[in-house]
Amino acid sequence: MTAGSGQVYVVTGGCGFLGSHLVRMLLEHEKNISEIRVFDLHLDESLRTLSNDRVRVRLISGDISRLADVQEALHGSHLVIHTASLVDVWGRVPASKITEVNVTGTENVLQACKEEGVQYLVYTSSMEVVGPNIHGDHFYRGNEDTEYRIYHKEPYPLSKAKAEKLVLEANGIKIKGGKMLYTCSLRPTGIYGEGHELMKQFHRQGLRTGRCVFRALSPAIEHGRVYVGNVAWMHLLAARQLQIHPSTLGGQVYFCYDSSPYKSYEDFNMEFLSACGFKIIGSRPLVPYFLLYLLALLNVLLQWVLHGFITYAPILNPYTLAVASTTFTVQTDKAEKHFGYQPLYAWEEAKMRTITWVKSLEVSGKDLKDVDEKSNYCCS
Ligand SMILES: NC(=O)C1=CN([C@@H]2O[C@H](COP(=O)(O)OP(=O)(O)OC[C@H]3O[C@@H](n4cnc5c(N)ncnc54)[C@H](O)[C@@H]3O)[C@@H](O)[C@H]2O)C=CC1
Ligand SMILES: C[C@@H](CO)CCC[C@@H](C)[C@H]1CC[C@H]2[C@@H]3[C@H](O)CC4=CC(=O)CC[C@]4(C)[C@H]3CC[C@]12C
Repeated sequence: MTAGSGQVYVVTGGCGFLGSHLVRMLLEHEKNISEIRVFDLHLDESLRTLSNDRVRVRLISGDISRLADVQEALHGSHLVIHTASLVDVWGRVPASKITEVNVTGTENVLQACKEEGVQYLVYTSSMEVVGPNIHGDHFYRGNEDTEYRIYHKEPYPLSKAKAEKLVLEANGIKIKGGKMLYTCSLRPTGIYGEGHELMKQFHRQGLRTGRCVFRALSPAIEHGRVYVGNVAWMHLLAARQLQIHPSTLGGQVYFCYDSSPYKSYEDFNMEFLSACGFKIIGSRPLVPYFLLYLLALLNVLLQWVLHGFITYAPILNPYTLAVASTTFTVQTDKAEKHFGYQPLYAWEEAKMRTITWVKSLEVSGKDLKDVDEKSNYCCS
């Protein structure tokens, strides 16, 4: 197939952690496309070099919260994978900004699909549209039909839930040209893998404490995690099958899952950090929960006091502590039944790829040596 004869896919947020893996996945495994439009507010020019003689990778700088930008990006396209989002549970950006990008941005994508006659939309939602809630209700090996006390107060999960509702309600609406729009929503659990910004923070934090991770969470609390390559693969398959079986996938939600083990958030991270000489201290939490909660509250107070001077947004706050301390794992085969999804990467390969990347942080971080020397390894 020569470039130009295939379909045009748009990936919003295509320069992000998941988005960039998705672009590479489409290039490698999707033979029906001739152009991938990478729509993002912050362009990663390295993606432009991925173009080949079959597929053109076209970077489009734009703001999802501006309808005109979205309309221009979608003009003449066939399908949209909408991953652009402000992923913030730390108070880095105002709630209004999160709503503007995640909700209004999604409204703009839907409006543009309608006006530009784009028939297919795959939305990247999140486990957060379900939970865990801050009441400590565990979601243990649940699926898309599991009853759960959903309770949203935080801007991010609220915005993802509202956006997903808009996407699902738009399934079947009439679009330009008299056709119908078909939509589906994918809900990843905690995504890990090459390029995960949060892992970089945990790695750097651990270097400062002599490659020691001081256990703060109960090892009994399981947190679902899914490898970024498998999330990208599920998006590709959903996009492909939504076109072939729109009545099956249209209006449906699917958890993103693979064979990553069910572990506490800290123990899961140690699957990778231990390969860099990190050690977790303590077989159970080293400090009582109430002290952790007080520390989280102190972080909120400091964020408030420093607001306007600096953006103080530490990993630990009452919300992230509540989420981290509540089991949320999925066990489902809905994606397999509906569109033949099987993880592309087994756990061992996902683990090896992630470890290789974490190890590269050790090589690339020029200040790591200083941190190591200053921290005097506590766990030799
Ligand atoms: N990271 C995780 O553990 C999980 C992420 N998700 C979802 O996956 C998707 C991707 O998340 P990540 O890759 O982790 O985040 P990310 O922050 O790495 O990527 C998001 C991308 O969206 C872009 N973006 C932000 N605001 C924009 C705007 N106004 N206009 C255009 N582009 C804009 C950013 O520049 C970035 O490239 C998001 O929808 C997120 O809600 C869902 C479950 C878990
Ligand atoms: C108490 C700390 C001691 O080490 C550990 C704190 C871990 C938290 C920062 C993370 C625990 C669970 C994570 C969230 C979860 O994976 C669900 C998510 C889905 C998304 O769509 C975005 C990210 C996140 C909210 C994720 C954020 C980080 C945690 C709260």
